[in-house]
Amino acid sequence: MTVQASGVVHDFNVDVLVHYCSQHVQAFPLAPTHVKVSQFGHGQSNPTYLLEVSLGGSSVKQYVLRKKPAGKLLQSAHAVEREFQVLNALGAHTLVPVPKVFCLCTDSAVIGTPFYIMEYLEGRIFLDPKLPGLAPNRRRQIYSATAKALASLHSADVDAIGLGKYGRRDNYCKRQVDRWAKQYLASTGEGKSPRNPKMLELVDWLQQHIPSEDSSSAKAGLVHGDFRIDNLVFHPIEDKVIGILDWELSTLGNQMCDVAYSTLHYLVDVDVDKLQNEGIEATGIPEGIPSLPEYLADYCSASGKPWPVDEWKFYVAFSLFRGASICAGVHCRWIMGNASGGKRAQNSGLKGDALIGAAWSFIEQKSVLPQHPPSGHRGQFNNSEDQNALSGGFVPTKKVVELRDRLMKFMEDHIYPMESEFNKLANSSMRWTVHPDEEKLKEMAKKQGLWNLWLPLDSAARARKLLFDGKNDNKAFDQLLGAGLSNLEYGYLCEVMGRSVWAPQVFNCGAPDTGNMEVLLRYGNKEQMQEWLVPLLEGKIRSAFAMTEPQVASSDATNIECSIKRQGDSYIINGKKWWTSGAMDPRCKILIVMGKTDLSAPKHKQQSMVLVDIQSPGVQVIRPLTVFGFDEAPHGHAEVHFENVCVPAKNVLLAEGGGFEIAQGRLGPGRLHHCMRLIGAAERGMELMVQRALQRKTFGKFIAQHGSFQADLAKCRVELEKTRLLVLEAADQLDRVGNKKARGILAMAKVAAPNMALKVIDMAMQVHGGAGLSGDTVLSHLYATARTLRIADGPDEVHLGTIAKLELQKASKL
Ligand SMILES: Cc1cc2nc3c(=O)[nH]c(=O)nc-3n(C[C@H](O)[C@H](O)[C@H](O)COP(=O)(O)OP(=O)(O)OC[C@H]3O[C@@H](n4cnc5c(N)ncnc54)[C@H](O)[C@@H]3O)c2cc1C
Repeated sequence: MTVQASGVVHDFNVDVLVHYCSQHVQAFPLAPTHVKVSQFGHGQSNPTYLLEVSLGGSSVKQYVLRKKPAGKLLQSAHAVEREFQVLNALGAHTLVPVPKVFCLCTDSAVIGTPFYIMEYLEGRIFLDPKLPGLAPNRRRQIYSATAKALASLHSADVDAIGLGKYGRRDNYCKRQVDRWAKQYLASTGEGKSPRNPKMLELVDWLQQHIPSEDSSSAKAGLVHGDFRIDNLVFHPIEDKVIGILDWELSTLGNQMCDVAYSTLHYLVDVDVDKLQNEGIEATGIPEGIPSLPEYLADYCSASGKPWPVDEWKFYVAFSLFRGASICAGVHCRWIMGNASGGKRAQNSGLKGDALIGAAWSFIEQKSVLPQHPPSGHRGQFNNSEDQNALSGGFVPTKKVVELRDRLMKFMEDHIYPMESEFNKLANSSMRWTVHPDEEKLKEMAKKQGLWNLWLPLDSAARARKLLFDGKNDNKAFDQLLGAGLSNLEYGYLCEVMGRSVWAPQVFNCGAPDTGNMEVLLRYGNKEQMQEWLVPLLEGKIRSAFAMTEPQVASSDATNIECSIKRQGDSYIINGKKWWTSGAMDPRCKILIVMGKTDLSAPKHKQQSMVLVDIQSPGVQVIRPLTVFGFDEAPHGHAEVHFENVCVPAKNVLLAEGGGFEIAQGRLGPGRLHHCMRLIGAAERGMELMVQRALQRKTFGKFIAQHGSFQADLAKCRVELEKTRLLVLEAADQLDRVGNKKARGILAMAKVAAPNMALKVIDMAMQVHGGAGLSGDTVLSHLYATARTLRIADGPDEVHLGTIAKLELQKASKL
């Protein structure tokens, strides 16, 4: 027998191996004439070899050997025994495509470490997920087959095939985060791979965002642990998977981790040989390869799993984190001289850091997945939630529906019954005091988790990061950080709050506080957040935003004249503001004041925003303004004068000259909240209109039976539904592409919503006759509020100007 080694030189005795195989591998040639052993270069973890055994003539049998690496190993890593167990079970009892296994050798005396022998699959392995050299339709099929292969392994009934005890099922992510965090610490530090502090922050973030579904074992199943396209063998000609390889990290647990991991190449270039780190979403998805949502929809459709929109950010961040920890392990072994994989292992230190960076960029994104699977995939879903998907593009998720139900019940039980009571106080001589029941309702809303729902997930993460360096084990503070909703999700809830002018503040979701809190979250520093944001989030204080001035046309913010002059360590403020909403409220403690700090700077850099304690000497609240006679007590829209008001220089937000930038940033979500509330106000109008029409008779018929009413009612519904879709689309775009790119649709929503609400409420008032104009129904108040929103947050004409400008820009690019 001749023995030939090729590739990386291996460290075992081939004769001994052949002897062992001839005894333990079924049909292994007893007297081979020639044996060739070559190591697969791809993959660094468990060294893998091709065994080519000649029988004489042209007859060659091929096998694959997989062994543990030599040297000292990290705890529980490289368990080839487990790989054998899972391959054996799947091969024997399921149609999951895996190579057939022949034997497991746990006796290290044979080749130095345990190993197993499996079938060599003749086929294609695509090392590059971009699938170069393939036609677009083949690429599409390869990706579709990949999604199906993953779904098939996830469908394995582990109890039925003897893998019921292959791992613990519950709390998979929780345990994985701990495990890989420990591995990372063990692989890094002095004399090992350098330790990256952002990785430690990432561990904290992950620990705080583990999806609730993770704690249950009911949804757990077989997890591959390293499911990537280059671990699949495709049929030599057909685009189907014939083998899933590399089961080293397989166990039982949360299968969404596999799914997220299989999509990482969309975000990062996982190839350790390349310095480039961007994934195909950034570099360009090659023709034919589906977008990430399309691939994901293929998987969900094949596995029957729901669309994972709510938890996707966690799963991807987790996968990047785990990849980073694995890279650190490989790099550490390379430093210590016992990693296979050569140059790739050397590079893996840098790659690990890139993965950590990518995880943070991903976490900081507003929205990471569309609310629903792409069209064309929706009809394939068959659970009850997805039945809804058939009925429209915007359907709230289960989480949102559950919150909305609770919110509606709260409105029925506590808000509507209190409206006349709150109105009574607001029209009495005690009008500028807060009704004690309002504070009680706030506590109740907080306890029910209906608090700060406006707060987007990414802003909550920023608050945790800045206030607690990302490490927050303060449960009480965490409860202040909303429900982790996107702007779109909040839209469904904000609409409900808009049905009563008294509701938003009960849930700490009222203007201008939400906009002001958003400013502090986005532009405030740690000290400013601690002093003002925390009590605002708690609902202990309220705030106001002072930009508009009586003497200048303030819809053009560059006209603002209020002077903010630097004097040593202070700023001195002089100016007159009006329409400062909320400044009359006895709970109002902080004003965000916009003024000019540098008249010689470029037009949009002259303005700054400073935080002013309302108690500061020189701040004079002059009077409440009224809207059609409503003074909105105890909230109020105040005229406020500033006379030599001195505030510490550290009160400037962002930086001197940053005022315009903040104003732009503040208005995106805040404006949309107004639109969402207007949809709710219009719905309330519709409801009251219909009730009245069904109860009251004129000329022998109920109003509802008159044809003219029916036509008006129908037109109101058409307007309302059109506008709701526009507002939801604006919210979705805000989540997906951010304030700036969504400015066109935001402007459209801002114009459409108050005009629609005015039309609907006007019709409702008409149907109510004289009562509609009185204070006996909520309609006149809702109407007055809706009318302000054709001017407040910018007049219609300014928004129409934005829409027209974008339209003309588009045309000029044609
Ligand atoms: C109820 C209410 C609450 C408010 N709350 C606040 C608050 O909390 N803080 C704050 O700072 N401000 C607040 N405002 C003020 C509001 O933002 C301003 O009224 C608004 O920006 C318009 O400014 P202005 O009143 O100076 O009108 P102007 O700028 O004088 O504009 C008057 C009119 O000019 C026309 N116009 C303006 N620009 C154009 C254009 N490009 N093309 C064609 N026509 C145009 C429009 O018809 C517009 O209505 C509030 C206003 C109201 C009514």
